[in-house]
Amino acid sequence: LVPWSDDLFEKYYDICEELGSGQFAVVRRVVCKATGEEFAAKFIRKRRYATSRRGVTRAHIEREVDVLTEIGGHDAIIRLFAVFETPSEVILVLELVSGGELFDHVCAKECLDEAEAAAFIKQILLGVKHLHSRYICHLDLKPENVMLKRRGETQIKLIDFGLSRRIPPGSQTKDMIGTPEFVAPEIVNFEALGTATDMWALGVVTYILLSGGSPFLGQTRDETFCNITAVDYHFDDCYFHSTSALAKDFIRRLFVRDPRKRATAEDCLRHPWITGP
Ligand SMILES: Cc1ccc2c(c1)c1c3c(c(C)cc1n2CCCN)C(=O)NC3=O
Repeated sequence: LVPWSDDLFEKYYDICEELGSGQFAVVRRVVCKATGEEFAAKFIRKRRYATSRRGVTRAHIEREVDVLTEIGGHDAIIRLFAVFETPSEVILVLELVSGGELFDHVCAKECLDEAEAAAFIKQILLGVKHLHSRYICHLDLKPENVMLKRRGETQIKLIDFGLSRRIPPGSQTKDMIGTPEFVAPEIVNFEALGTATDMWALGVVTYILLSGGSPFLGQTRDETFCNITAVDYHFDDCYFHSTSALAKDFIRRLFVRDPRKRATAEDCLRHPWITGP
């Protein structure tokens, strides 16, 4: 179990440069004073008053910590080492990865060749399969949340479980969350979410890795949502002229409106595009 300490964070860690920031959290590189080891510390601002719109509720933070504690043992999932709490924030001490975002890797190359894309997607599938085996959904899968352990290697780490939660089968969990261009039809239609919601997002990630384009992105949020609920996408010849039929079939099995008919992580790991020749 991960210790929750109200000891002074700065007593144990030197705080270094900012790595990224979100709505209510900042991530910084930190160094453990005793060992010189580097970590990523996620400083999450606590919500002060129930009526406040700023900050994150403690229950929400505990959900992220519980998820990371339960699934942190898997190679494709970022590890949580410790939690510190101050009156105004909770600090998660997380494994530091040095390879940057998969997103940067794709941008650097515009798009990846199929073998490289399939290798990354297989890694992500193994991590997602681990999450889903415990009915935990990430709910914010996108290239920015897939980090490379080390530059030039395919070992990936799924990060940012701030929206993740356990959704047992049959539960009617509904919520309007996630990043518009990656959300599944059930999110747009405010219908039951589940592990299949992550699989749709994985389809979007795969489409982006292979083409550099985003399948459902419209000029406005509403146009994007319209494209999603109509499952209105196509393989632009300018991007996909040299993409194999297998890769397109892999994506087609994820862009399925009915979550019950959508391919699962297990189905995808058995798909010939992933198992390879
Ligand atoms: C080298 C580097 C650069 C940027 C980083 C990270 C590491 C990073 C990390 C984490 C998170 C939640 C965000 C992070 N960011 C912010 C951007 C993530 N999309 C994390 O949990 N471990 C990281 O190394």
